[in-house]
Amino acid sequence: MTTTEERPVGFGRMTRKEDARFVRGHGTYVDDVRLPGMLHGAVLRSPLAHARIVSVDTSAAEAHPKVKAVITGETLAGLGLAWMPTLSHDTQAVLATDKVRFQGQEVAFVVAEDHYAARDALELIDVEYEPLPPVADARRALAPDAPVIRDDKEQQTDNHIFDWSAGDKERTDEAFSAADVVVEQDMLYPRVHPAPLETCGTVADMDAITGKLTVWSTTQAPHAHRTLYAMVSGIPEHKIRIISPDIGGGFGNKVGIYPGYVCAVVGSIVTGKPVKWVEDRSENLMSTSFARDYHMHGEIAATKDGKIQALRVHVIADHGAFNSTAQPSNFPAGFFGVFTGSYDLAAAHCTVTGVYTNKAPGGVAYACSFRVTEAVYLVERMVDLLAAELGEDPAELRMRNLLRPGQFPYRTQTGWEYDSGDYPRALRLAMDMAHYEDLRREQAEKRERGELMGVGVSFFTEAVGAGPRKHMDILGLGMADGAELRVHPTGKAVLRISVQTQGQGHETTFAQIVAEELGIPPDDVEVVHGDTDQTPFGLGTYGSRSTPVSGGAAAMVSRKVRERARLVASAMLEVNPDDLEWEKGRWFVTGDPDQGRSMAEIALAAHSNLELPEGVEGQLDATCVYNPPNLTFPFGAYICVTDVDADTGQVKVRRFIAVDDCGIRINPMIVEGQVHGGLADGLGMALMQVIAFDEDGNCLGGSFMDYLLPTSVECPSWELGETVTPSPHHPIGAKGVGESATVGSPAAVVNAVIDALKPLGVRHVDMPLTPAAVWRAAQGRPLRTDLAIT
Ligand code: PCD
Ligand SMILES: [Cu+]
Repeated sequence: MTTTEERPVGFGRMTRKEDARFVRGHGTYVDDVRLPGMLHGAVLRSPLAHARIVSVDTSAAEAHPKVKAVITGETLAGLGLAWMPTLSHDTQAVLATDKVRFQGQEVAFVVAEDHYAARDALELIDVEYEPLPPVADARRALAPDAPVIRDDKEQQTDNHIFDWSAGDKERTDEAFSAADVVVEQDMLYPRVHPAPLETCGTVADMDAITGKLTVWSTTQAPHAHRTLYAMVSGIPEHKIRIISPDIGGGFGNKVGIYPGYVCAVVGSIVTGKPVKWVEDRSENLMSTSFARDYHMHGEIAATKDGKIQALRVHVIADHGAFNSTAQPSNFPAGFFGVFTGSYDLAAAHCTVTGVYTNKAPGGVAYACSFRVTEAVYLVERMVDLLAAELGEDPAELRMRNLLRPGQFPYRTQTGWEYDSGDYPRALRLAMDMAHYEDLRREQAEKRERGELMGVGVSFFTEAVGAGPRKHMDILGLGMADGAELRVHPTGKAVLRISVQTQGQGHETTFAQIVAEELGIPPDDVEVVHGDTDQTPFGLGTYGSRSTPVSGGAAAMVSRKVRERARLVASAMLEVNPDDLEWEKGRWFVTGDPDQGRSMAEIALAAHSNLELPEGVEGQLDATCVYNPPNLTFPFGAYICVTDVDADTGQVKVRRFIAVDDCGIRINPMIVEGQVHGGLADGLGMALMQVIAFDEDGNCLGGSFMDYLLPTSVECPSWELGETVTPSPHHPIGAKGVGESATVGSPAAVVNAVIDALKPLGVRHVDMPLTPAAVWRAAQGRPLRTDLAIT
């Protein structure tokens, strides 16, 4: 078997197997599912951010000739389904019964013969609201006179959700008292939205005869959804089948269960027909899982010659009206504990206070392994502020403080064990690619002429691959993933995995993992995923966990098959198994390489009348469950070059250099695509995106006219570099990469813009750095970007 550039047998660049259907328009998304007799649902949403529901009159809607059912909070309450549990041990209204708590909240659900009739009938529902004062500002939510949003919860007398801390407070305070230099800064990581191209939706089909519920859904975690549906509805789990067909982008938006899904299921039960519900763009932006919304206060302590000693952080985390953050349950602030970043610190401490506000719930890890993005942004801004205070070059300051290769595995001050890294090498490479010294020279010349040019550096460490059973679970479910591998008599294989691709190319890369381990071409391996009836249990795709967890499972199950193949080969060759050696694709006799058998020959023999050895029942098929021993910690060094127009506040990102290390790369082409996408995401967040609110709690980011997505016009031609530091504990040495670029890039862009504005005395501006925000900062009058209050 020979490896070629385009068709590697194993790891390497190859075009994606799934693209054949995507580029021809033959993908099958949820909205493409059409079943006989299918009805259509639509959600009535609250126009107000906070109001008591006085009455809901559905009679006119029910009289509409095409309407088949109208479901309200009352209907659901009768079924015990008005509230559902969230992934963070809270409850969330499916359809409001007592109050509405954010603009866009679900109030009623209409099922009709077609989509238009369902939408029309929403207008016929008469809801009487009694307005209540809304709280859209997280910093005001904790005020003693703030209206209590969750008065449905018995113990709840204010808007406080949780207090969580990490690190050693006393040692950190001591380090701060002893420090030569302390710098502090308030900063906001604004509320942003994953905004996948395909919005969320579902088709629910309850078969009244078999009692089997089939749900086609835009879900990143089909198995977790099935378990949750079973727990909430009481429908036995084996009578539920979740199918996640092609997904047009997830980015964390499709991890949770939304009220519309539950309503579609109830709609199907009530009408006895399949029901489709697909939200529109505004519904997606206004009501589904947002991300970030962290109000952070950071402090950094250092010696006068620039040795960073300690970090101290306080965060007010805005979780919206229901705490439905998707995170492994031991950590209410997710993995924010990695805020110590890539540096060798003596002490660190953080506190996070979660609050309810009259805003949409969620707090999802949008291209961020559970609050890692916020953490990286904080530390990378703080390091830049320190550099400015000390009058040092930000790259050199980082170089001096980065963890050294000899310190790995490294235990952080907040208890994480970074698996591997060579940080200085990555930063050095990024600086070389950027011609860093030349950039600084150019900048100095431009400053002489009054031109604003900025160079921004960021270095990040990610924590991906949730997760180790002893530390993490989601609603009590351990985060191991299964894999099943079948090898047909002719040597072709089928791999079944629990994770669900949303565009990452799993059908290609998981085939490549099997190919690498068994030495058969990736085209000979079919990857089955996204259907709970067809695949083993596992918790799904988010937090860049597919490679670290399911990737481990795929490698381990292949190795089981390979070992079984060794036994069959030994019977075929009539030698002891210990006398066989493996080379990619075949077992051969030690010292006699001509005496060997290929995987295809062995597979056929396993099915034949060959006398089978002990431990082989007749085929090579195997299953396994992989429990990751630790997270993987990918890292990278980013440099951004910007030009800022002082008169208009317009920011142009001229260059962006990204050096990523995700350990062994299964498919470098896909990795580069992942990095490109993440960089564009990060640029969007840094420069143009925020889901803002006005004082009445009206959402100001409910369309793509207000919530901007970066295009190729705003993005530079990304310049990528790589280093490879394998993960020592992962079967193939790979680390996740899907979210790295989104995590690392916003800080580089912001640092670059602030660096450009330095001659004007600007030390910090909150994202997004829109022309208005930059211009105002340049005038010395910063803008609050998250609220329409100035
Ligand atoms: N070393 C390495 C790593 C990796 N890879 C590749 O790459 C990818 C990715 O991976 P990962 O990192 O493991 O990840 P995943 O799990 O698969 O995925 C997930 C991610 O992914 C990313 N990316 C993407 N892409 C696309 N296209 N789409 C989408 O949606 C998305 N999303 C995003 C997100 S956001 Mo979250 O959910 O928020 O948590 S998380 C996330 C795949 O294919 C794999 O295989 C390779 O090759 N190598
Ligand atoms: Cu995050």
